[in-house]
Amino acid sequence: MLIALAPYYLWIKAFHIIAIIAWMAGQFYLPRLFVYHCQTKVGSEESERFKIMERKLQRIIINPAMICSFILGALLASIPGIVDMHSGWWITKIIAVLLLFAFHGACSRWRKQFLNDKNKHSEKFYRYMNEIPTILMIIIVIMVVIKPF
Ligand code: HEM
Repeated sequence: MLIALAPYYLWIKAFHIIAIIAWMAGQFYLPRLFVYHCQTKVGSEESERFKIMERKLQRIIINPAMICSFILGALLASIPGIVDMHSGWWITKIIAVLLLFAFHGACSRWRKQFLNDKNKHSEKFYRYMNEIPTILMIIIVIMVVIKPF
């Protein structure tokens, strides 16, 4: 059954990359919105607008893109001969992807705190957090393209 996917390998990979672009775009933008949200007063019109933007970004772009990235990536990995599950590049990529999922979970938690007017972090904190998906993306792309080990 999985060998039947082999002729579609490049198509699946193309859509995997498209889904990843959407997921990463959202992962870069959401913490940026948190930075600006920190600059607003609780209960203000601006703050309420940020809540809507954050919810729509997460529900309409980030969550579906993450699910598509995962399904398409898993399909690629299931095609015989594509991935040696014991190779260093694959293990490193999977660890970085797991960290990206953890970051996704953390962003959901922070968004809910903002939604309930219970944000616990500073603007500076979100500025630092904003760098995490960039670092993970660089590691993942180098692993899948260069396959250094
Ligand atoms: C969600 C879990 C993921 C799984 C299961 C997965 C799995 C895979 C697999 C099996 C391939 C094919 C590798 C090959 O043809 O040598 C692939 C390709 C690729 N993946 Fe993922 N991936 C995931 C997430 C990601 C993420 C988060 C990124 C980027 C931030 C990413 C970027 C890429 C790129 C750029 C390629 C194309 C590499 C090439 O053809 O040279 N993937 N992925």
